[in-house]
Amino acid sequence: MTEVDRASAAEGVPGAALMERAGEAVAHAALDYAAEKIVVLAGPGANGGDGFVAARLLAEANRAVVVAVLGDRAALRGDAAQAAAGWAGPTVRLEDADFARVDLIIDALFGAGLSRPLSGAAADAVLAAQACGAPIIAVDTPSGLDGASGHPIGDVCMRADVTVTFVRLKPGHILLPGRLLCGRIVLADIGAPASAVASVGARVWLNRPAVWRDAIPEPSIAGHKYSRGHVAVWSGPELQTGASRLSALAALRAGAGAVTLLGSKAALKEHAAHLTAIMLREAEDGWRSFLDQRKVAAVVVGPGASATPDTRRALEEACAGDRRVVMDADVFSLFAGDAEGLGRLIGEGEAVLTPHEGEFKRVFGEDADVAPSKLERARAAAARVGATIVLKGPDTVVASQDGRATIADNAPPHLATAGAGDVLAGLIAGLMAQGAPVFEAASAAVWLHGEAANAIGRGLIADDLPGALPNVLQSLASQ
Ligand SMILES: NC(=O)C1=CN([C@@H]2O[C@H](COP(=O)(O)OP(=O)(O)OC[C@H]3O[C@@H](n4cnc5c(N)ncnc54)[C@H](OP(=O)(O)O)[C@@H]3O)[C@@H](O)[C@H]2O)[C@@H](O)CC1
Ligand SMILES: [K+]
Repeated sequence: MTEVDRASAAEGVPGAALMERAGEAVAHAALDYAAEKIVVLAGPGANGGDGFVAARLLAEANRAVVVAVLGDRAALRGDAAQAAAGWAGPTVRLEDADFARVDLIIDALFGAGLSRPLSGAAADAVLAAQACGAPIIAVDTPSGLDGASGHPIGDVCMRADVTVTFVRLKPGHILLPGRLLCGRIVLADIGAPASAVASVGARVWLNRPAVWRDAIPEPSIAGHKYSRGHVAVWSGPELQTGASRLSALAALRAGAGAVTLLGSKAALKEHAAHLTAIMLREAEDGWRSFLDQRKVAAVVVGPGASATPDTRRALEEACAGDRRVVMDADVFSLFAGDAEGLGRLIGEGEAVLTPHEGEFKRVFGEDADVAPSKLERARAAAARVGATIVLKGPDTVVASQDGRATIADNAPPHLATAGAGDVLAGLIAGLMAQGAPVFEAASAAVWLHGEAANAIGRGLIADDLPGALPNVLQSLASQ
């Protein structure tokens, strides 16, 4: 955002103009509340400046506004000093802020410039504001929240009802726990020129169809089942076949032309009792020749597979050819603490790893805790093994080894259920088999998975997900 501000100024939109519009957006959100008495908590930087502008506009709208300032008002610099100069109403020291009978609090203490944990008067004010029970509107970010990581920087952090942010969302607005600390998010256009925003070259996006839809191939009328891509799924052993079956069904629903499950005869008998459109093939002796001869475009290894030598061999054979590989579940047990080994196996091939947090830590070890941001952990891991990482959770991050990333916010809580991850692995493979590039296929699959869960609603079990995909795909196509 600092870069955007600089580029905007170079294009003739000065910081003061951006700050005026930012303050307007905050005042606008405040006017949604039937609030008589409003306290604005103003910090020492531009976040405080936005607060002073909002205070002026709210007073003009006949609200009783008091600005409580952290530190010396005379020490404000630049645009913030100018905004403060425009405020002629009552001002108190932050220490003296009175939260009794306050109807609304505007938190303009710290935003993008937060550089250390809250302490002293700032921390006390946040705790008192929180305790008084009035609704809270945060300017840009709830004070104490790191906008890059979505984690509070210290022990004290505001929890807002509404957060008004500007120009673009920050990762911390979507990543947990940030999303919960922000409350409802309002993204305001404050007049930064589109070219100034584009000049920054951001490589992280909220996971929405606009990011990936042009990269997902439309089925061709002249196509046939094998031109739509053949997916192979490595089956789990007897009495552990459910997970791989879910992956296979999802791959077919995603639009793969053909899907084959390969495993032992005993396992295939279980599959046969459930499946019709999915092909079954015995693989007592590995699956390398099948993968090569049948021109398999994408494979899934891991769901229900068990961390056995057979699974390792299946994975090695999958990685040996020119095909895309989705690795899930038991693959991460096989490579516990051995990210380098996994990276060597992937080599120059195209792979997607779909760990949840526990599996991620298992493979990437204690390094995983060094960087607190889920986004940066996923990006670092992707670069380390040379693959796309889908780090699952309520805020699933898809990170490519080239630095691009998406963050999802559309998964409902009831998607956290046994087997949902197996469906996701199959969805990714189904899209990749049709030729979608790996990062886009993974991002699209995550979004579709969330939408399918939303369409089902409460009571969802993973078995429902593949069957919910046609409606989701259909409505995406007609958007
Ligand atoms: N394009 C946009 O999006 C636009 C954004 N705008 C707004 O600008 C905001 C960013 O402004 P900003 O860079 O001045 O930083 P801000 O958050 O005010 O804080 C910096 C000050 O706080 C201090 N400080 C830090 N941590 C502290 C602590 N724990 N305890 C005590 N002090 C602490 C820090 O001191 P220092 O670290 O230098 O010692 C410095 O003095 C952004 O969030 C948005 O609201 C709009 O106005 C215009 C367009
Ligand atoms: K703030």
